[in-house]
Amino acid sequence: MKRGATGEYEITAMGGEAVRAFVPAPLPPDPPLELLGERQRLLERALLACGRLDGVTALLPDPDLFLYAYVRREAVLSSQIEGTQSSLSDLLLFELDEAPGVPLDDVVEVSNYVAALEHGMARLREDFPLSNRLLREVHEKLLVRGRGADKQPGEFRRSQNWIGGTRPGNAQFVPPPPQLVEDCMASLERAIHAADDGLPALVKAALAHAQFETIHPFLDGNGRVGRLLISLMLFDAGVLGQPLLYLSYYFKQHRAEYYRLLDTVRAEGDWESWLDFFLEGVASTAGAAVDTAHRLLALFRDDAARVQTLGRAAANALRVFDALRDRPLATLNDLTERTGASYPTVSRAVDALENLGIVREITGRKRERVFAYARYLAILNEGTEPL
Ligand SMILES: Nc1ncnc2c1ncn2[C@@H]1O[C@H](COP(=O)(O)OP(=O)(O)OP(=O)(O)O)[C@@H](O)[C@H]1O
Repeated sequence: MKRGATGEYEITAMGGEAVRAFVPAPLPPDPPLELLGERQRLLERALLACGRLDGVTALLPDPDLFLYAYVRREAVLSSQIEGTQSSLSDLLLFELDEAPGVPLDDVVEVSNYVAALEHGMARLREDFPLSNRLLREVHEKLLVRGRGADKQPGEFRRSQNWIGGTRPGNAQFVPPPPQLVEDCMASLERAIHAADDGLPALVKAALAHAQFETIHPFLDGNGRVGRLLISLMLFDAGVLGQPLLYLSYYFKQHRAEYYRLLDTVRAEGDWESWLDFFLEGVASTAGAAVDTAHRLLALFRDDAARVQTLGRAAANALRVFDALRDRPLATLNDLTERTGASYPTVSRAVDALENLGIVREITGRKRERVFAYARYLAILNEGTEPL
């Protein structure tokens, strides 16, 4: 539905030019969203897909089994949208304190993203409200180290920013002036918590993400915090018991469309087209995450069966195998620590897993070798190549 502009322009002067900064009207949309017919079916499909994804974790021996890997895969993808070049292996190596040749700024950013998500989740688990305070904390974690450290981590901006173009005067879009950011964000916070709007959680997450991007409350990291906001909202609303649904890959694949639809919300009040795009993304992303989970479970089952054929060596090899299933890159020291087995035992077990073709040494070095659960990593890497 075309409602016309969903806010007002504040005209200010900057550098001798008139700048039209957009101040969005509070949510929810007015007139109300059209949620019947095809859109209702799309919403049901998206919700069903989330339910399936949630169900996968309920079946696992360890509910956190996929969390470590999925969170890191998402961190790589979300940071790639922002321009970092790190791969999943770079990140995992960095976390092992062994990152030869990895561009450090890039991997620090990805690692910050993991910390930001984990912080947000931990706070929600301790019943801290999903609030602007929490978003600022998440932002602080995201930018505290690396390139963003001078971009006011943890604080709403105090200067005018813009999107596209070289200055506000020729920008694609100018978000609200700094003195209105607090008000706009307070209003978004109220909308997120409104219990009387009758809107399903997925719809609220879609609205909140677009509104957040329009406000662009931080100097940097608005895309990443806005994507984290979706995960946090879906967890908070109980749609997903684990933060396993990440839309970064979908946004990355459809970036031009994604940006265009954010523009159409603002300029034409067409929330429905954005919502359709968002729900499509949720349905396809959740479906893909379920497929990946099933493929990984099948891989783990097949490989565990092959390890069982090792006879007397099987028990120790299985311990090491389980550790690699939790984290697909490891050094011998790391595996010794995590399995509690002795170094020689771990070393023999890794040899056996290498002979079975399950594990591969990836550095080519004689010392400080790093072993990868290669097929597991390959599945996680799908789609993380820069587009
Ligand atoms: N025309 C637009 N209107 C509103 N928001 C937009 C528009 N174009 C882009 N955006 C949002 O701005 C984000 C980029 O903002 P910013 O550079 O502060 O975030 P980032 O996290 O550093 O980068 P990225 O999102 O590219 O990873 C995009 O991800 C998108 O969500």
